Amino acid sequence: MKTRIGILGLGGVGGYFGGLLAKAYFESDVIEIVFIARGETQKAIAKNGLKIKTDTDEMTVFPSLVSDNPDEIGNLDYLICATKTYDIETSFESIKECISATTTILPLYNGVDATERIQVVFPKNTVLQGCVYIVSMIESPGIIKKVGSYEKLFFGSQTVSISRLNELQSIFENANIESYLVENIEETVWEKFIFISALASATSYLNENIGGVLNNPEYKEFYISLLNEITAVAVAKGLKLPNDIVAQTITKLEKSPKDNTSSMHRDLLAGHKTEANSLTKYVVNEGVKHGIATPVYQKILEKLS
Ligand SMILES: NC(=O)C1=CN([C@@H]2O[C@H](COP(=O)(O)OP(=O)(O)OC[C@H]3O[C@@H](n4cnc5c(N)ncnc54)[C@H](OP(=O)(O)O)[C@@H]3O)[C@@H](O)[C@H]2O)C=CC1
Ligand SMILES: CC(C)(CO)C(=O)C(=O)O
Repeated sequence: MKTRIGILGLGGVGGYFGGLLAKAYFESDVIEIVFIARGETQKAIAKNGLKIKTDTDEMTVFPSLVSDNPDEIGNLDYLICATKTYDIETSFESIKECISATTTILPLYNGVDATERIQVVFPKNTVLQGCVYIVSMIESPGIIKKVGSYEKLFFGSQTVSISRLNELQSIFENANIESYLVENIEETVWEKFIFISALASATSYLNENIGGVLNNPEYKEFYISLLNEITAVAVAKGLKLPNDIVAQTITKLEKSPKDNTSSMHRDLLAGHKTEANSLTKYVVNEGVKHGIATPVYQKILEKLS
C-alpha cells in the first residue's frame, strides 16, 4: 500500500512544497502525491502540470492526481494544508470524506490557532503544528513564483512523540525540503507568529515594504511596539520564549530582503481578502482575554476591518 499524501491549497506555499514532493515521488512505488485544487488551478495543473519558477530555475512537476472530488481523492495518510486561514473550515468540509481516523494533518498556515481549529473539525485525528519561512506566490493558476533563498519548513507535535514523526521527516528530506522536526514546536510556531504578525500588521497599516519599515525610525518604533505587545500576550498565555525574543525578531527582519513585504500586505495591495483575523485580530482578542493592552494592534485592526 502506498503512503498517500494530499496537498490542500496549491498556492505560494502548498504549490512550492507540494511541488517538491511531487517531483521527488513522481511514479514512486511507495508514495503518492495528490494535489487538492479546484477551478482554474485544477484545470491548469491537469493540462500542463504545476510550474515552479525560482530566481534561477524553472521546473514542471506532475502529481499522481489533481482533483477536488473526494471520491477520486480517496483516503489520505497525510494531509498538508496551505490554503489561507480564512478558508480552513470550508476547505476541510469539502474533503472530509478523505480523512479517516489515521490521517495525520499538518497545517502550514501563518497564525497560531490552525491546529486547534482543525482539531475541532477532526477531534480524533493527529493534527501537528507547523510553519514555514518562504516568499512565494501564485503567478497565475498552476504557476508558482518563489523569490529569494529561504524555504524552511518546521513541524512537530505537543502530543505525538518525535519518533512517530520521523517517517514524515524522511519523506520531506528525500524530497530535498529543508525541513526541521522540532521538539518545542509550539515555541517555534509562536516565534514565527511574532515575526509575521507584527510584520504583516505594520506593512499593511503603513503601506511600506520591509525596507520602508526598517529605514524610517518612526516606523521601526511602531513595528517594535507591536513586537512588545504581542510578546506580552504570548507571555500572559504561558509561552516560554527566549528573553530576547524582540531583539531576535528585529535581527531576523534585518536579515530579510528589504524589497520584500508580507503576504498580507501583498493581498491588501491586490485587493484580495486578507488574513487580518489570524494575524492582527487574534492578538487583540487574546490581549483582552488575558488583560494585556494592545493599543497599537487595536489601531491597526480598526483600519484593516
Ligand atoms: N506566500 C508566502 O510567501 C507565505 C505564506 N504563508 C502562509 O501560508 C498560507 C498559505 O498562503 P499562500 O500559499 O500564500 O496562499 P495562496 O493564496 O497563494 O494559496 C492558497 C490556495 O488555497 C486554495 N484553496 C482555498 N480553498 C480551497 C479549497 N476549498 N479547495 C482547494 N483549494 C483551495 C486557493 O485556491 P483558489 O485560487 O481556487 O481559491 C489557493 O490556490 C497562509 O496562511 C499564509 O499566511 C506563510 C509563509 C509565507
Ligand atoms: C514574511 C514571510 C515571507 C516569511 O516567511 C511570511 O511569512 C509572509 O509573508 O507571510
